[in-house]
Amino acid sequence: MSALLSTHGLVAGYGDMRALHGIDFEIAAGETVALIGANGAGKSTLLRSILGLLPVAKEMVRLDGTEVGGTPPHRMVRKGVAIVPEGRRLFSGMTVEENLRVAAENAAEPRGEGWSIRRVYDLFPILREKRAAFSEDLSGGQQQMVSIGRALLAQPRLLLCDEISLGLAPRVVREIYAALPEISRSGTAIVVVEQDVGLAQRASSRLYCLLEGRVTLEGRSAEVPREAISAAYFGAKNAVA
Ligand SMILES: Nc1ncnc2c1ncn2[C@@H]1O[C@H](COP(=O)(O)OP(=O)(O)OP(=O)(O)O)[C@@H](O)[C@H]1O
Repeated sequence: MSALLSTHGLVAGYGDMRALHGIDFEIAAGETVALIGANGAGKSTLLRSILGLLPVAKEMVRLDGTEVGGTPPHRMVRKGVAIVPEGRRLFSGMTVEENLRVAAENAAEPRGEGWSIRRVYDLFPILREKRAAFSEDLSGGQQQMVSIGRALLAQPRLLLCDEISLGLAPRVVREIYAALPEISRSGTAIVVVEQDVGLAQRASSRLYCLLEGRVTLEGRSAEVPREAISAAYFGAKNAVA
């Protein structure tokens, strides 16, 4: 596999607290990879490190084979890496369309077909109906759709999704996850951080499990046995036999 993005012995943390202890991770163009693990395992920290929100050494992150670790987030976005952050973080007091327009105005030049506001509305038709609604008046699922749309308008080659199902009803989660294949069809690679392991497995071709800042399992999502995931997720001593 030739990696679009890879990490190499990535270590990162907060002050003196080390949260990641040498992560080797890779994702190819157009691939969807899931990142699973318990609360505090380091999943969000890995996404933040990739995006340059946390200081990491240059050689620890490569994009297209070029060392980019520690590049500031705005430059990583220009290079084609976008995040759908945990908690959505939309601009309140702004409508759906205004939120999307801000993203479109700050975006890099689209490659090929590219993402437009119209294409985001085609992906999530409810947003077209709600285009004049203020973001704070939307349901959680609709807010999540705007957040994804906003990230897509940055024309990413790599989309980092941090717990996009959090707090949403199962039907809405299905609706949002149903959009991922459409996104990857355009060649965008997707990393999904997901608490729901079954959902993570179904949505991805490969997965990584993190435990206390280390990769404890890596494999093809459809082939990894449940017991192996359980052991990797909770630690061997707590594994379900
Ligand atoms: N801003 C921060 N300051 C200090 N420590 C942090 C900060 N954010 C996360 N941590 C710590 O880093 C470790 C990894 O946290 P991280 O948020 O990456 O885990 P996670 O796997 O994404 O879990 P969650 O599902 O809770 O988001 C945890 O020990 C956490 O307490």
